[in-house]
Amino acid sequence: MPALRLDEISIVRGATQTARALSAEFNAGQVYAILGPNGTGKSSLLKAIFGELSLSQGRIHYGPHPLSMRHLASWRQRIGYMPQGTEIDVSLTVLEVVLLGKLDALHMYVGDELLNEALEIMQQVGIVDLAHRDIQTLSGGQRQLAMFCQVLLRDPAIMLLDEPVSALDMHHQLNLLEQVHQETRQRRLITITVLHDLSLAAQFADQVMLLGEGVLQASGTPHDVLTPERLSPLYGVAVERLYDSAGIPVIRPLRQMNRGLVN
Ligand SMILES: Nc1ncnc2c1ncn2[C@@H]1O[C@H](COP(=O)(O)OP(=O)(O)OP(=O)(O)O)[C@@H](O)[C@H]1O
Repeated sequence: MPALRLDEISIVRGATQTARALSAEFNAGQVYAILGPNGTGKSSLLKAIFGELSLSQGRIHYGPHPLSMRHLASWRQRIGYMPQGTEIDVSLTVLEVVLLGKLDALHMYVGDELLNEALEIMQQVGIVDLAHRDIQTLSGGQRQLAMFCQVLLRDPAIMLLDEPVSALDMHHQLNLLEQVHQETRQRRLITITVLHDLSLAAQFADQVMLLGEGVLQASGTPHDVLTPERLSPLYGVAVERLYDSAGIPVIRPLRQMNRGLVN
């Protein structure tokens, strides 16, 4: 299976350089979590891989195929991208929104096979009972689940998920990330997800990449990368690393009891 490679990529947005000569390789069957403080360039990185932001320097390849703006449609055919914001301005049912995952393959009608596939995925994700609701009437978490179904229906080779569980309760967070993990393994996907919850990243990611001001600070297994020595200066808080009953690290930010009230 081809790998996705970033070679010395730089991204500039307005006056901010959000990636600086960043190189990385992503392999099939692996879940990669992009981590780092707010505004450090995580979403910009996903947008660049999706071809939504152009590079000021460097190259991106999927196997032998380069990302080029001239062949953006064929580049994007391989990708299922779930952006951070899931607001939708048009009045569509949840089922219709999910079916849009197959937009490039849809004809004038939707066959039974595709319809059943969409409904099965919605069943798996736990939103089949919402199929005929208007997407605009859903809660933020329900919309996030609908957008995830759309990505799965797309059957992508590369899954890009930008904070996919930010609006979800514990049950749905675990359910979604479990499916991300399973689909990645079974279908040999390259999965790159932005997460803020470092403990969830430690539970579900094979590899983590820690970004700080557009620079890759560290990458490797959660166990190797998510150390208090690295995290405390990067996030500007004291951090303790505990372990759950399965031996997986739990990252706990510590209150500074003597600091008093912060304005
Ligand atoms: N449209 C834009 N125009 C100019 N600058 C932008 C734009 N969007 C983002 N930026 C800047 O680029 C930098 C990186 O933003 P980005 O959204 O990639 O960060 P992030 O790590 O995903 O942040 P968060 O964790 O808060 O979602 C930030 O400093 C942000 O202010």
